[in-house]
Amino acid sequence: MGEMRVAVFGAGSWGTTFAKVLADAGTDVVLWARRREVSEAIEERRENPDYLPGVTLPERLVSTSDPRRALDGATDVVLAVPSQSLRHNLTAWRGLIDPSATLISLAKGVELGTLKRMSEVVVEVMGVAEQQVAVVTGPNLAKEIAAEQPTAAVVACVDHDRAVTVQQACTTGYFRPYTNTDVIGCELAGACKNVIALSCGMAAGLGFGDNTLATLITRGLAETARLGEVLGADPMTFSGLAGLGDLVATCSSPLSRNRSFGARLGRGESVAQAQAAAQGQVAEGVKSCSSIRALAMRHGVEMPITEVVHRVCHDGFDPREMAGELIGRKTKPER
Ligand SMILES: NC(=O)C1=CN([C@@H]2O[C@H](COP(=O)(O)OP(=O)(O)OC[C@H]3O[C@@H](n4cnc5c(N)ncnc54)[C@H](O)[C@@H]3O)[C@@H](O)[C@H]2O)C=CC1
Ligand SMILES: O=C(CO)COP(=O)(O)O
Repeated sequence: MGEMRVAVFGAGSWGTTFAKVLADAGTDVVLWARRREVSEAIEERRENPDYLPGVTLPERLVSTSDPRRALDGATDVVLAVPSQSLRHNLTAWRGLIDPSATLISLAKGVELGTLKRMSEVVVEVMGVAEQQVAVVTGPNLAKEIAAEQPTAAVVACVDHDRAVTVQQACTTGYFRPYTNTDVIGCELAGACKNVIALSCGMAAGLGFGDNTLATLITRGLAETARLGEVLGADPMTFSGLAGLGDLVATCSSPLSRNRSFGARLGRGESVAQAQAAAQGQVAEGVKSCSSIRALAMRHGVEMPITEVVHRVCHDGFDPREMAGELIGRKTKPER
């Protein structure tokens, strides 16, 4: 097998951090930034001032805003743009990508309208087999990883050998990826936890403490696993790093954009105010709550927390009504 050369598309918080992980793992990596001033700052100052100020990026990490240059000789393409723009972006880059390249999605969301997971979008746009598409997920708050704090992650691919190749390319002293062949479960868990994190943020913003947080995390995992079951996921995935791991990290951390967005709503800000405060950084759950809700409705799955988050984000529902709405539901067995 030849040398690996990875192109990372999207120089936001996670794309930049994951490119650093790859470079620190000894893998050749080129980071594509949409804006030229970002790629120039990375090349000249070894820093992405917009997304990771103060973090020195390794010399091995090359950056460009020219997709053709980024994809020249790329054996692997990492997609680190927001879920809802992935289809549009990938369609533009498609003709420049080697047809045998491994496509690796970092995005955590479900596409509005089509209700597809990101790897399904990649398969459709690229016209490749699902064996060629991998997903990286887990409890991976970018800022902590950029600071080289230890964490585990998951590389999911239905082709185990391909997952191992990607795993090897991103294993460092601070980043420990495991492989998993349950792509459906890993992706669903990653998308759903953003919605549950919004609810946890709302609860925190309303002044509720740790019992409420634990209730939302646990019941959030229950509704995620219910959806996963009907869509063919392995139930064990939900108690692993992509499931419980990512859910706990995102729901508890002030670094989470989704949790922070929810907290603003809980404190009484409008969706527009919370969006303005996010300064262009993506809180995927705000859109994915609608696509996940639609997916659940299509399959007759009850997802009450997702339903309430959707109503707060899109139907003007007051977060102060959230507790009454959820606690007041018909009593029932835990399982
Ligand atoms: N930040 C984190 O800690 C983690 C994020 N993720 C996921 O990774 C994905 C990317 O997130 P971040 O890097 O954090 O987001 P971000 O908001 O920090 O950056 C997004 C990047 O995509 C670019 N972008 C935005 N809209 C675009 C468009 N229409 N066309 C082309 N480029 C566009 C931005 O310029 C930026 O470079 C999301 O799905 C997120 O859920 C996953 C794990 C950790
Ligand atoms: O996915 C993440 C951690 O694993 C990042 O969460 P946020 O997008 O809410 O910041």
